[in-house]
Amino acid sequence: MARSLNLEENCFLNQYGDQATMQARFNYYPVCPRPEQVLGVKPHADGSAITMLLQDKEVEGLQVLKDDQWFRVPIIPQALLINVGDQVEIMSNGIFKSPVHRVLTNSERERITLAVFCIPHPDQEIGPVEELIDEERPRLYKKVKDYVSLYFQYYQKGRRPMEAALI
Ligand SMILES: O=C(O)CCC(=O)C(=O)O
Ligand SMILES: [Fe+2]
Repeated sequence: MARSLNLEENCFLNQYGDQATMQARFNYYPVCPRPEQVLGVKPHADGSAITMLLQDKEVEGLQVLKDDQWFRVPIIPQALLINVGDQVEIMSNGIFKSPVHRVLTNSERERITLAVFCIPHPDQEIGPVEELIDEERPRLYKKVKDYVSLYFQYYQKGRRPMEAALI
């Protein structure tokens, strides 16, 4: 990703620190008799830097928001879906976007997915790479530490966590 922006190769990775974590979460969505009324996961963007998602092999459900419309994410067998999280949006000064997504429920079939969240060490300060800040693209985000904690404080109040990092 850094290379695609003509940046020094490790400029994002260096911000993770030496003890970055990977947190795995299995998501289980039971059959739901009222899928039109119940979401599996409410709209959110991930608080990680990067998320790797192994989708259910057979049952779809994930949708991504783009231009105020929800788009289904198709299943590609054995493929990992790589999702940009808020912390990479911050590090890239908004060039890589952390998309809002949600999960629908299904009235006929249960669904299981595995999400692995790649997270910088909480003591590590992360912020926009200096090379991506200039007059045309001013700094959008502050430097923050332990973004995941900030994320959940905002999330629980129903607020968009990225507000915590916006200037
Ligand atoms: O289960 C899915 O398809 C996505 C889950 C998700 O968005 C998450 O765990 O953050
Ligand atoms: Fe997510």
